[in-house]
Amino acid sequence: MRLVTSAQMKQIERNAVLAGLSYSEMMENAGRVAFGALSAYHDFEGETALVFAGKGNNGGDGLVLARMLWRAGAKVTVLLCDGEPQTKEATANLSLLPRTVAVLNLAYETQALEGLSKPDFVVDALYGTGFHPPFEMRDRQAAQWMNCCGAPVYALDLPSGVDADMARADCDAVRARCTFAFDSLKYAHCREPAKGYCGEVHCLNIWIPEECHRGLYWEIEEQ
Ligand SMILES: NC(=O)C1=CN([C@@H]2O[C@H](COP(=O)(O)OP(=O)(O)OC[C@H]3O[C@@H](n4cnc5c(N)ncnc54)[C@H](O)[C@@H]3O)[C@@H](O)[C@H]2O)[C@H](O)CC1
Ligand SMILES: [K+]
Repeated sequence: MRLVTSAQMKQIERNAVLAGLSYSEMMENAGRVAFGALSAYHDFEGETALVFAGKGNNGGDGLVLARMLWRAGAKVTVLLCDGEPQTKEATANLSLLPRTVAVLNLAYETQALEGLSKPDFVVDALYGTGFHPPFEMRDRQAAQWMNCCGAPVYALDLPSGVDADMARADCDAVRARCTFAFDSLKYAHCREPAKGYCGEVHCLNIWIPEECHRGLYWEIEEQ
């Protein structure tokens, strides 16, 4: 299994764009493969799902997944933990959500967490490779809620609160049942203390062509 830094992952994504795959297609693929992996654990029809989405592209992956969960019959609530998305692709995916998906913006609805009931499962799309500890207060509260709600948490790419490269973890980092890593493993999936927050790690192919990984130095991690 390939093991890359967050800078190498960004280079791989840039190579993918040069090879003809857009950022928006990569985000769609990430949401889609996470949906496929999650279907091994849940039926979706009639289930309640809470998707915690951050302001970056990890949040965008979560918005794609939210749309697919809704399409599969789940009752989906999206929590925008840091306000509106800040990237073009994530913004586009917010606008693609159907009206029957409830969207709560924690930047304005500051008491929203207190009114939430335990869902059947939680998707952690707060932060991925862009995060550097520590959490700010609102993110900390969201992560604490995920850790205390009693429902299984599925993390997209990384559990929020861990540093992809240094494998450090905020003390309130999300404790995932499963982490769906995209394209390649990052150091946080393999090194303590971050590894301890990941649960089962599944590395998923988001259809970045193989040649986009050439010329970069990466390690091989036994799985
Ligand atoms: N690039 C792509 O098209 C794809 C990326 N994928 C997914 O994207 C994330 C990485 O996304 P990015 O926007 O770079 O970062 P994050 O979403 O993790 O974080 C957003 C943003 O937050 C800022 N930040 C960092 N630390 C803190 C902090 N302590 N408090 C507040 N804010 C913080 C920082 O500026 C970040 O930019 C990757 O993991 C994938 O999930 C897709 O897989 C496919 C395409
Ligand atoms: K995450």
